[in-house]
Parts: sequence; structure tokens; C-alpha cells
Amino acid sequence: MEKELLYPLTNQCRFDQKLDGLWDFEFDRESQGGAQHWTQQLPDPIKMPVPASFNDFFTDKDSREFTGDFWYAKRVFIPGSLRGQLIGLRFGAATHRATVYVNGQEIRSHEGGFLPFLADITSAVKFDAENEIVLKMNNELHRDALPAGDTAVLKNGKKMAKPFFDFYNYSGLNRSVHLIATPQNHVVDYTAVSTLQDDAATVHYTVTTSQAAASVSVTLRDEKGQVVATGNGRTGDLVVQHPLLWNVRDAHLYTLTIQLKANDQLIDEYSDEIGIRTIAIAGHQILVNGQPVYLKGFGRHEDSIYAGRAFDLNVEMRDFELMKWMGANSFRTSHYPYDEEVYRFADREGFLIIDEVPAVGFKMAAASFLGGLDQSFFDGDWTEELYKKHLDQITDMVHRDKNHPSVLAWSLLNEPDTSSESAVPYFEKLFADTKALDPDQRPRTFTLNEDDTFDTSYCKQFPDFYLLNRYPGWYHKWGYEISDGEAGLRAELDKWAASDIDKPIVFSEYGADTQPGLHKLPSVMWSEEYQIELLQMFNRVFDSYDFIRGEQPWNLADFQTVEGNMRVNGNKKGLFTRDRQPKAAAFYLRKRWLDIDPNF
Ligand SMILES: CCC[C@@H]1NC[C@@H](O)[C@H](O)[C@H]1C(=O)O
Repeated sequence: MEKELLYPLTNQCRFDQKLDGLWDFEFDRESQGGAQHWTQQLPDPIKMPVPASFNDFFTDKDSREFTGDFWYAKRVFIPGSLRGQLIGLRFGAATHRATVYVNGQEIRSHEGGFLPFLADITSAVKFDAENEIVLKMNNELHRDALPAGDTAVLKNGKKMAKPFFDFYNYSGLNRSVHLIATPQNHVVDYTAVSTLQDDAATVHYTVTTSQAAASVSVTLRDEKGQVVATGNGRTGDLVVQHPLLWNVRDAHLYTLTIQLKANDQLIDEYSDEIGIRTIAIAGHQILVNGQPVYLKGFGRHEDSIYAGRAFDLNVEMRDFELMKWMGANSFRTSHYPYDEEVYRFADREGFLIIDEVPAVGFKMAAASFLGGLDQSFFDGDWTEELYKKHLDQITDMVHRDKNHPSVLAWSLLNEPDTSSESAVPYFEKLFADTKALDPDQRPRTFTLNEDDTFDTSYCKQFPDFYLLNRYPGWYHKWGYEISDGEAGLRAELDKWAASDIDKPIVFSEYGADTQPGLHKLPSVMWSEEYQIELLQMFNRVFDSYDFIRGEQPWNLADFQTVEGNMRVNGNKKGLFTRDRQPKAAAFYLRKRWLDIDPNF
């Protein structure tokens, strides 16, 4: 059960109850919780909302910045009607690591704060009674963990997060917790991969069940509930005549229903929405259903006022409204996999997603920007342990998200240091070990940072297409010097053009920090006018090279970072403010995007 990541649902065979709301919460400042048996009950807890990051609720800096062990607890009644089923607790995200206890019994631990995990609690449950659910969590950053960073110990003995990345180390139960129950013999996983024929489509499916007994049948229904294909067996092909394809910003979904039966008795049923579409890279084109697509969208963050990194349906609703208003058709889940609801939004709205793991901060220059070492990250003695966690989180990301039609590609790292040959063995293994994970064989990529150019990166041979993060006009050649910035960018792109590389390039980051309401004529940096000028420069460049097949400025909205002399209460490169109101550049870019044919 522990590697199952299917989206929870309730039906005649399955049970799902969200455990969101107020939990007991307590910092373990002396890391004594284990010795003092907090696993049974927290000594002096406060109430803490779930899902939420704990940080921004507090008014004292020691609590907001708390780094170390902290505990959650909740008493949950489990009805006797579930007796005989497998009982699980599914945590959407526990950032960054957690150990789960039920009625004082240790169940399991999990490392990785941005993907779900399931704890099989069947053996520890008391039915028709209250059960004590307790989590011991920790939010320390390490070079051999994702996202990469350090944990400093100040002279006063307090720990402090030192991220090698530019987003705040929001921590806690950031996504929903579910109490679930499934039959002993149940659907563990499924895959659905489409191929297109003239006026038909074939959905090749596989179904994994927890036990070999029982027969499997599969039914595919259209949006009107009409059965369009059926199948029998744990694998097979569903042929759909005149399919309504899933297209960018013109999404059509089908409902796949899997039934498990023994002696004609229904044992388990699982349903999910799938889209019939194909993804391919052909030369410098990104193809959806064989048609070229030009990506217009954003780098984003799961970030909002009050609840930090918590998934908030209200914020997500507003963000999709803003992206649709802008004429966008895509986004990257920078720099970590987002809540499952986000992919379901994108499936319904026809948005393409570049799905990214939190392999961010793999660059000592970033650390030196924050006081780290000046060496290649991949020379570190931490890379062996890091690799295990990195591959584990890519595996879970693909396992969780593989059936979403919106997922276009997998971004395996953000801005790693590839300007040293020591990166090559790590990348060779990573791209080899991840090749077979996705049954749909989507393209794999990573973002190339400013220092990893056509000339300086040792890892250009690995990605199926390129994501470039480029900041002329902001981190260098800024202000009145932006014309030199444009010349330098064009010089690099001319090298890509002159090379024998024929793969798409998507600009996955570019932008300028902008203080909303700051106006200056002529412009100065940080003014709204300058943000537009910078975007105009990049757009002139994008329109000069036909192998540039996407533009995703940084960022959709302003977001929280660590304190720093280059951050004004966070990163201000948003086209929208943190409370999701437009800066002038949003109106400029909206006009550009609404005038562009998305398939040009
Ligand atoms: C030159 C690196 C730029 C950097 N890229 C990663 C993002 O997570 C940061 O927010 C962005 C920034 O500094 O604005």
C-alpha cells in the first residue's frame, strides 16, 4: 500500500475522508519529543490549520523562522464499518520529512516535502474508537536532500535554514491529509497511453491490482456518459472512433472506470478522468496531437499570504483565471511538484505543464550568493546520498502524475551547475535511470542557468528540449546597459542556431523585480515601466529565432523568499502582485499573447 499514489475517492468500494482543519501542533525546540513520548500525546500544543505552512501565522521571528523538529497530532474516529478493509493515511505533502505514529505505534517515515505518501495503519487501528494520529516532522535543509541548502546553528544555539534556492522554506502539512480505506484486493495503479489513427484513437491501458485473483474490466465513457469502449484483462487496447481529443485550451476528457470482480461480485472500482492526446518533439517543434504548439505561460510558485506554501483552492482558482485572462496555455511547476488539484485544473482547462522536482539549489554559486563554497556542486561528497533521494522523487512525481494529459514534460532539475565536467556522470545516470519511468515517454529536460550557456554547459546532450533561464537586463547588463544584454543574448542564440542541435528552446525564466506602483519616465529598474521594457527586449529576441518555442517569464506572481539585501519582502518579478493584482506589464504581455495564434 505504501507506494500507492492514486488520487483518493469515495465510492461503493472505497472510503475517503479529508482530515483537514485544526490539528494540535508543537515545536520540539530541544528535540526531546521522542524521549518524552510525544508519540502518544503532545505536552503543550497549540492549534494549527491543515493544510498550511506554520511560518506566517506567528508574530515572533523565532517561530516563523523555526528550523528543526515539530509535531502534529489529531484524534480521529475510525468507524467499525471499515473493519476488514486496508486503512491508510495519505499525506499530500509533509515538508520536508515526517514519521507517522498511530496510537503510539511507529508506522513509517517519508523524505520529500512536495509529493504524497501513504501510511498503511491497518495494524494499529482501533475501530469504533478515537485513534491518536501523531507526526514528527523536520524542515532542516541539507546538501544531500531536495531542495538543497544548509542548516546553520547560530551562536545563540538556534538553527537557521540556509536555502541554496530563492523561495522561502515554508514548512508543515502543506496539503490535505486523507483517511482512506480500500478492499484487501484493490486497484493499486493504472496507466493509459493514447495513440492516434485517422479518425480513431487507441488507449493502451494497464491495471495493477494488489492481489492476482479477480477479473478486471475497463469502461471508457465520454463527457455525455456514453460508453465509447470497453476492455477486459489487466492490459488491453480501447479503440475510440471519432475521439474528442484533448487539445491545448480545448480540452476534452473521458472517464476511465476500472472494475475488479470475483464470481461476478464487485470487489473494487476506481474511476479517473483521462485525455486522449499525443505529445512529441519533432525537430525544433513541440507537437500536441501532431500540431506545433508555442508555449505561453509562467514559472509559478505555490505561495500565498497567511498559509505560505499550502495548497489553497481559492488561490488556484484565481491563478487560473489570471492565466486564462493573459492568454496563457502553460506553466512550469517551479520548483517542485504541485498539489494534484493543480494538474486536474490544467486537465480541464487545456493547459500544458512542465512538471518539476525540487532538485533546486544544486549550485554552490547560489550557496556562495548566500555564503556557500566556491566549487562545483557535483564535486561534493553529498552527491551519492542526494542522487538516491533525487531519483526517488522523480519516480514518485512520474508515478503520481503520469496519467494527466496536461503534463507535457518532466523537468528533472532547476539551474544545476553544469559548467563543470563533474556534473556529467550524475546527469548520465539520471537520464538513463529515468528514461523508462513514464509509460507515455514524455520529454525530459532541466533548466539551464545564466552560467550554463551554449559554450559552458557540459550537459547539453541530455535534455529532449531546452529550458533557458536568462536574466540580461536584471542580473547583468541592466538598466541603460540592457542593449548590451540583448546583444549578448542574441550572440548566444546565434551559436545555438549555427550548431547542429535541432531541438526546441523554451525560455523558462526571464524578468525584472518590480515594485508595484513605482513609475518613472524614462524608466529605472524596479519601475513598472522597466519591467515592460525588459519583456519587450526578450520578445524582440524570441521573435527572431524559429527554434524558440515558448516564453514563460518569471514569475506569475510575487512570492516570499528569505530575507536579503536583494529582496524586498520577497521576490518581486511577478507580473502580478502576491495578492494577485496586475502590474502594468501584465496588460502589455496579455496583448502580445492574445494576438499570437497558439499553434503558429
Ligand atoms: C539567475 C537566477 C534567477 C533565479 N532562478 C530561480 C528562481 O527560483 C529565482 O527566483 C530566480 C531569481 O533570482 O529571481
